[in-house]
Amino acid sequence: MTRPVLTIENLSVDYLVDPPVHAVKDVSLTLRRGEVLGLAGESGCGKSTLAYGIVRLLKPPAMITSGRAVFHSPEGHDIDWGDLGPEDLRAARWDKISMVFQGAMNSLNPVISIRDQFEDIFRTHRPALRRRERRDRCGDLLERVGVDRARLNSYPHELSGGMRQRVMIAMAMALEPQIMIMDEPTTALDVVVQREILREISRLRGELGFAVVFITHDLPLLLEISDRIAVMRQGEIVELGDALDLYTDPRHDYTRQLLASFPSLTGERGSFVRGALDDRLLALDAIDAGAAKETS
Ligand SMILES: Nc1ncnc2c1ncn2[C@@H]1O[C@H](COP(=O)(O)OP(=O)(O)OP(=O)(O)O)[C@@H](O)[C@H]1O
Repeated sequence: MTRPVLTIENLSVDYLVDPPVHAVKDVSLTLRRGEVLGLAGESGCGKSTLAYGIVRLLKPPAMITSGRAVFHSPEGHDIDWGDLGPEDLRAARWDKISMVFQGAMNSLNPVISIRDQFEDIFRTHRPALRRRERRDRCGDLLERVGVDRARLNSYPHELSGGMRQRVMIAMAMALEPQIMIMDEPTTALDVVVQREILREISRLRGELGFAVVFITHDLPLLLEISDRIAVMRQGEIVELGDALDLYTDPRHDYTRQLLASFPSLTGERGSFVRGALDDRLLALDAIDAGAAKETS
């Protein structure tokens, strides 16, 4: 197997309130280069705490009580996120691992143009870039996520919610990080826009090869877009497997319960998701049948 891009070892996070909340308990997992890893589980199971913990964005009363997250660079260096000082952490966050959080579109500065917010990233992290090059890159990035480059002159309030979220995704890609962590990045958007954006993320992942940790409680959506899925319950990963295996042959009772809680996956009437999964299964069946024919 190829070297992973991120290794999380025995990560635990508590909220030091009374009584303390053990939000993440001894989580270990590896993220493969270029994969989409879905993180599923009901509200409050610790998904966001784990995501913030990986990139050390937690604030008190949260405390990492054990474990570490190690980033493996393509050049073969290992970077333990916990060893970085505040400055290095800030730099590494955009450069190595970037994040798009729920409602991120509202974190754009309302009084600064999209161009200036974009350019700021390059000015800070790529100071050697010439002005012309910086401007071209900002325009290219916007177009990559399906927004006209003329929008660089706009202010956030002049864009729809979907466009602002696309801008945030473009910004997260600006420095070509190896990993993008997306915590409910499209939940606030309507379903059609949500699908368009997800399709875009899939395409870009194919083009640029970054890995994605995708967090949502929407299991049907995860089944559709993930290579592997980790199921989280009460702070622990109870099952981790290939998305298709998880759907067809769930091992853990809780995974079965979670699947059963989505009528679109189990009900009589097939949904888009089931259709997509069934297509994948049919395709696999066809491959198996072909292989069987060749060997017979
Ligand atoms: N600031 C806080 N103080 C105390 N407890 C907290 C705090 N933030 C989160 N928690 C608790 O930590 C646990 C994990 O919360 P977390 O937000 O990580 O779950 P989640 O799976 O991301 O939920 P959601 O899908 O609703 O975002 C929950 O029990 C939550 O109540």
